[in-house]
Amino acid sequence: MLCIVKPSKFVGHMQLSLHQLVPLPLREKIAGRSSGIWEGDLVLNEKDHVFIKAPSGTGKTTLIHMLYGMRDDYEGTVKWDNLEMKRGSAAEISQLRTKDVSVIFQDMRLFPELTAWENLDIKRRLTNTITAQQVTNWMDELGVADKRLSLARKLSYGEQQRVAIIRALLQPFKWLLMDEPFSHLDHVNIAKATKLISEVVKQNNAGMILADLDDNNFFPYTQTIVL
Ligand SMILES: Nc1ncnc2c1ncn2[C@@H]1O[C@H](COP(=O)(O)OP(=O)(O)OP(=O)(O)O)[C@@H](O)[C@H]1O
Repeated sequence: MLCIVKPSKFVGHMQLSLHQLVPLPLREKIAGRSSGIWEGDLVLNEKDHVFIKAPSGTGKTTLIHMLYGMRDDYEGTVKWDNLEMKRGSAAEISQLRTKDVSVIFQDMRLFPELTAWENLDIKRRLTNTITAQQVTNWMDELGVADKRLSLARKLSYGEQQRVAIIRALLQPFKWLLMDEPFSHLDHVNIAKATKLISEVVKQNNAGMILADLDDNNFFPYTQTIVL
């Protein structure tokens, strides 16, 4: 199948600017609390490796969903270069998600009735920038090759998480967003996953934002921000 993908509208560096963000459901909780993100101004530059330390309930997942354009119940602005997420058209946000920003969700969000392979191949075919052989290699690398034909709903959480990690790497991106990406993995699998992610982030010349509950050394962060 011939797949034509429009080039990214963002050329070169891609900045993320956050201005005076207040998620409406969290308004009272945030008030009077110091935060490196809520109610402030922040600019992140491409290739930054940002760790967002977010104690449970402080809005980590809310923030990731805002950055990815999945919710707009907030005051303030989220801008990827000149694209303000609340004002972007469906086509612009779709392009952003296909070419510029990829994500590993906390709750994985695989299609439960598709196999592990189908979950990956659907994503791979959207841009056709990664070969099927490469997907097989990555499944092997993260120890889920034997689960290729298993339905996603029958995988353990750790297996689902590894499939979700691979899925996020099957497109070009300038930023990779990660919401507690290793919460179901042991240290051996975390080491394999961080190695793979680091390699692909480097190949893409991309930045990363990882949000998690506690301090960690998963990646060499260029900055840590407390939510
Ligand atoms: N749409 C919503 N309506 C009402 N409250 C919400 C909504 N979305 C999130 N919240 C509340 O905002 C707070 C932060 O939610 P969020 O899912 O962002 O937490 P989190 O920081 O990722 O926490 P955890 O680490 O426990 O997953 C929670 O108290 C949650 O109940």
